[in-house]
Amino acid sequence: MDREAKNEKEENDREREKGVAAMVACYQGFDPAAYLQYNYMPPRADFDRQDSIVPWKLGCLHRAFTEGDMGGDVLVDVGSGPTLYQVLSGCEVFDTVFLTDFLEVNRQELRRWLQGEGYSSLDWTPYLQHVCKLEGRRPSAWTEKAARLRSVVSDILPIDVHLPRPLHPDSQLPTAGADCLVSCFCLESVSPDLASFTRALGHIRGLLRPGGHLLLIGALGESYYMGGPGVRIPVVPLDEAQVCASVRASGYTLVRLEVYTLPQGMMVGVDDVTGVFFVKARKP
Ligand SMILES: C[S@@+](CC[C@H](N)C(=O)[O-])C[C@H]1O[C@@H](n2cnc3c(N)ncnc32)[C@H](O)[C@@H]1O
Repeated sequence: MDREAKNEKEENDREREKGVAAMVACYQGFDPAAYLQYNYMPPRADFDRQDSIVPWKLGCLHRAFTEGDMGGDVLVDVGSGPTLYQVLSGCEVFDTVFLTDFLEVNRQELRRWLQGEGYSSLDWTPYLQHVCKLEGRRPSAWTEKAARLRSVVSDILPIDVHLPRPLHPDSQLPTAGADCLVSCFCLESVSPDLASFTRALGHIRGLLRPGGHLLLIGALGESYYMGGPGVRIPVVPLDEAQVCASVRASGYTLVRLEVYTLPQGMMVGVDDVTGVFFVKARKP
């Protein structure tokens, strides 16, 4: 590499580090209870409405996990935040689930529910009931699902998707990698730009075994969301073509992309999202 190219690379690395550091600073004000309130209550989580976001996401996840092409033992959820909806279908297929998040406040919120102790900021019962219904079970089976989830979550780990190895080497993840990764609304909302989003997708690919699946849900056309009162977190605005290109560029085979377009009633003033994508992909 000649001197000019080297200087340019060093400058790009510095810019990238600055961008990532700015995102870390934004997350210091993240408020799990407020975030849950903004996104995981009606109208966004209205199980009686066909056009509500959360039932759409749960439907995508249910179909992906029950198509018969998922197998193995270990599921890792990347950037769980304070939420559990994203593993309610997967916990029936995989016997070992790792939840992960960058922030201790979110890991604490998850621990409180999983250990069944103390106060949870959201009642996950309607979610558990809804997924039971999708699975053809009685809604009252939700207590069994809750017990199943509590029994299969083996750890809640710190993660940083900007690191080439996002999890600490001491984590109990099999060396061959997980059989499946789920990640919802994480990569685009922690990355300063599209290149960084694509790089993060490549980093988490290292957590997946060859032949394993990635289920990715995220925001389309979003430039910010509120992580708490007065906490405005910038997001990389993505379109469908960029999502597909990033998934492929990071070494996954795209199985399918599904898109949900936000109806007016779902725009509730806590972000400027215009749609949601669901990707099923495979690591060759
Ligand atoms: C928009 S929230 C998504 C939470 C949840 N998965 C959901 O579907 O609602 C983004 C999450 O990314 C986490 N996060 C922030 N920086 C991160 C990083 N560098 N690596 C991994 N996760 C990060 C935040 O703590 C937050 O929980």
